[in-house]
Amino acid sequence: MSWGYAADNGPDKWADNFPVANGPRQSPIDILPGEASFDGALKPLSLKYDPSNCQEILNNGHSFQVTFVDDTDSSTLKDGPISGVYRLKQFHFHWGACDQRGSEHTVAGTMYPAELHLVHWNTKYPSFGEAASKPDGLAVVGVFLKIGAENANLQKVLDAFSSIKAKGKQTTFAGFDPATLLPGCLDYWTYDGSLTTPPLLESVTWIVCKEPISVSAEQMAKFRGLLFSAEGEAECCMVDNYRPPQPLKGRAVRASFK
Ligand SMILES: NS(=O)(=O)c1ncc[nH]1
Ligand SMILES: [Zn+2]
Repeated sequence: MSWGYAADNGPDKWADNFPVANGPRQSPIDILPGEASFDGALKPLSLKYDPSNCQEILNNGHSFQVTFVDDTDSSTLKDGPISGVYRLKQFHFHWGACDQRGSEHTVAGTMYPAELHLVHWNTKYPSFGEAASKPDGLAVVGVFLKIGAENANLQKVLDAFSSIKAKGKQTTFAGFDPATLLPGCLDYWTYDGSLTTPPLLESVTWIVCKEPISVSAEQMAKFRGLLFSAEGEAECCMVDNYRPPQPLKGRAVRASFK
């Protein structure tokens, strides 16, 4: 049976097939702002995305993902805590069955209803797959979603859901600018971590934005209309697809802001 988020294949069972689940730099974590140390050497994030790189949207049975063409340096992340150029590969979300849970990172124990991940890979390596196994291979920008006003930019993504309701469905999704999903302020916390889904590779420089973006309660309900299950299978709502916080194990969390 493959990994998921149910009682019999969820986060508490992942170590059976992926022993790194108990490793020294696992993600997500609970961020304690009072314990994060301001680092004046941290640069502002430089995110430059080309909407023409946006390719398709798919339901992979764990989340939905918007995938980008990453054969040139036209959609990149630079500066911040990283050195070199990292290319955007995809973005996806994690969310809860209700508004009180759903994010992976928490802030002093506060869970948000959802969390956006923009996944980038270090171009010093030949591909995402190669980079994913290197300690400096990936950089993921995390953005919290908070219940509030409807998010018109996010709505463009949700409007594609009817074509990807079940696991394995995908459809063309062109011309979307992921920069429209970023908060106005790009203050961030950063720490060395891992993928939050199997194979849980310890290759991610996490960059978690302090400021959330808004999502309406009605929009959150649309996330919950997606399915973990494939067409023809018993329907299983795609909800609670988040890993809970993992032990910090002595890691430092740095803040780009005072
Ligand atoms: N959730 S995550 O951003 O750590 C991730 N990206 C690819 C696989 N898992
Ligand atoms: Zn993620």
